[in-house]
Amino acid sequence: MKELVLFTVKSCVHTENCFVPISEIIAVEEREFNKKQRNIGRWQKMAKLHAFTVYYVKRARNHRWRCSDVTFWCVDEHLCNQWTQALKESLEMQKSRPKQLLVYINPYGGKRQGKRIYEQKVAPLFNLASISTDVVITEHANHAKDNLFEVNIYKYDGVVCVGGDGMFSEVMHGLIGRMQKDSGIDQNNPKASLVQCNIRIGIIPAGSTDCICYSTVGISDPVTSALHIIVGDCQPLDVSSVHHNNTFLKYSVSLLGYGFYGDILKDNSEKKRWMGPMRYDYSGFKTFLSHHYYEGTIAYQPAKRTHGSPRDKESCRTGCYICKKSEKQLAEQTKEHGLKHEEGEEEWKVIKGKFLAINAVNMSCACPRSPKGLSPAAHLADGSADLILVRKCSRFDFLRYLVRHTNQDDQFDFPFVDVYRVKCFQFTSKLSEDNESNVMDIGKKRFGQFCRDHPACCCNIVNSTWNCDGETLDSSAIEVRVHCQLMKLFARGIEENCKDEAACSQSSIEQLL
Ligand SMILES: CCCCCCCCCCCCC/C=C/[C@@H](O)[C@H](COP(=O)(O)O)NC(=O)CCCCCCCCCCCCCCC
Ligand SMILES: Nc1ncnc2c1ncn2[C@@H]1O[C@H](COP(=O)(O)OP(=O)(O)O)[C@@H](O)[C@H]1O
Ligand SMILES: [Ca+2]
Repeated sequence: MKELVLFTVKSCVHTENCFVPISEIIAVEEREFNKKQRNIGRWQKMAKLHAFTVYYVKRARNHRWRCSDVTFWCVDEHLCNQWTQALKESLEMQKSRPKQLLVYINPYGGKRQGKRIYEQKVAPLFNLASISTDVVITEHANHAKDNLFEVNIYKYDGVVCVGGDGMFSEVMHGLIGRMQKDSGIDQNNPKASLVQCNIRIGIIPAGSTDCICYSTVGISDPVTSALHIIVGDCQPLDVSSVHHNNTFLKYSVSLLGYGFYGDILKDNSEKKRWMGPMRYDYSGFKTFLSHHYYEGTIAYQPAKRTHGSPRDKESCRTGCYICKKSEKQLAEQTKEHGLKHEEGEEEWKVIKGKFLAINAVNMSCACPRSPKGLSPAAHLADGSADLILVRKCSRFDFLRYLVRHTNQDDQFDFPFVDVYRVKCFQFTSKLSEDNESNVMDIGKKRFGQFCRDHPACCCNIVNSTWNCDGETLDSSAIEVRVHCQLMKLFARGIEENCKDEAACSQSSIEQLL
C-alpha cells in the first residue's frame, strides 16, 4: 500500500496534484503492459509491472467538465489488485449513479448533429462508466413522448434526451404524464397535486437554444452533461402546468412567453428549420421590427413563501439555500396534508395593460445568446416563477431592454418593465374579454392585421400566441401554476467558479485507503 502512495506522491511532484473525490471518479481500469513498455527507461529492471488507471472529472474553463486520467504503477500484483478492488467497491457504493439509461436522440434538432454527438462524445463515456443503454433514434415529433407511455420506465435509472429544449420538453411530458397516469391523477384538473417524477432526465445538448441545459449546468457542452449523468447528479426542477378552461395544455420549465417570444416562434415555422439555430435570430429581427403590442389582463398570486426576489444580485447556484428551504417546506407540506395541495385563499393582484412581451420563467433562461438569461436571479427549484411584463414602449427602448440581456446592466431597471415572483397566474387577452361574436368575426381575418382605427400604431387586433418552451400553445387565455420540484435532472445547478481546482475537491485518492 505504502509503495503506491509513494508513487502517487512522486507523480504529484513531477506532474500535477491529483486530488479526486470518489464521487468524481468515472471509472477504474486495470492496465496491461506490453514487453516494450516494460523494458523502457527506469522500469527496465523490474520483472513485471502492474497498474491501474483512474478516470476522473477534471474541471476546465466556463463550467466545462472533461474526462482526465491518471495511471498508478506498481510491482506488487497483490497491492495493485487491492487498490483496484477498493476503488471499485467505493464506486459501487455511489448509489445515486445510473446503471441503466433510456436514451432518445432527435436526429433533426439544432444543427442535425444529435446522432454524431451521442455516438462520438457520449456513448464512449457511458461505456467507460459501465452504464448500459437502450437507444431510440426518434422518427417523428412525439415519438419519444408516446414511447414513454409504452415502455417499462421503472427499470431505468434515468432518461436521456439528445436534442434541444423542445426534445427535453417532449421527454418531460412523457415522463410526468406517465407518472400521473400510473397514479390515477387527472392532468386536466388545474388544481390537482401532481405526483413527483423521480426518474431523472439527462440533457445532452444538441438543439438550437439549449437553455435548460445551459441554465442548469452553466454551459451547453455534451461531454460536460454526459459526465454529470455518470456521476449521478440530481437537480430538482420546478415545472409550470398550463391549462385553458379546465383542459391541460402543456408543462413548461423554461420560457412561457406571449407577445415578442410567441411571435418569434410563430414566424419560425418548420420551413425555416434548414436555417438551424440562426432561424431564431432572423425571426427575432423581424419580430423586433414589427413591434406589435397586445392588450390583456394578468392576475397573479405572489410567491410569499419563497425567500428571494427577482431583483436579487445573487443567482441560484449549486446547493442554493433558497431552493433547499423550498425543498424543506415541500416535505413538511406533504407530511401535513398528505398529497392534498394547500391552495390557500391568498390575494390575487390584477394588472391590465398593453404589453410587448409577457414572459414567465421558471429558471434564469440563461443560454449562449444571453449568458445571464431573462431573469438572472430566478431559482431552479424554489416553487416560483418570475413574471416579467414589458409594457408598450418605443422600439429604441425595447432594443435597450433586449441589449441588457447580453451585458451586465439590469434589464429590469426600466419604467416600462415590471417583474414579480409568482406561484400562479392567469392571462386573458383583451380580445377574448370582448364579446364572442366580435371574436368570431375577427378570428376570420388574417393574422397580422393591424388596428383599423390606428393603422400605424402597431397594436394588433388579433392575439399573439404563447411560446411554451419552444412550442406554440393553441389558446391565448391560460391559467398557470408552478409545481415545486416536480421533476429532477442529472445536473447540480451552476457551480460557483473556483479558481483553485484542488480546493474544489473534498478528499484525495491517498486518503481512501
Ligand atoms: C440585440 C440582441 C438581443 C439579444 C436578446 C437575447 C435574449 C435571449 C433570451 C433567450 C431566452 C430563451 C428561452 C428559451 C427558449 C427555448 O425553450 C425555446 C426552444 O428552444 P429549442 O429550439 O432549442 O427547442 N427557444 C426559443 O423560443 C427561442 C428564443 C429565441 C430568442 C432569440 C432572440 C433573438 C432576438 C434578436 C433581436 C434582434 C434585435 C435586433 C435589432 C437591431
Ligand atoms: N425525428 C424527428 N423528426 C421531426 N421532429 C422531431 C423528431 N424528433 C423530435 N422531433 C421534434 O423536434 C422538435 C425540436 O427539437 P429540438 O431537439 O428541441 O431541436 P431545436 O432546438 O433545434 O428546436 C421537438 O419539439 C421534437 O418534438
Ligand atoms: Ca423557480
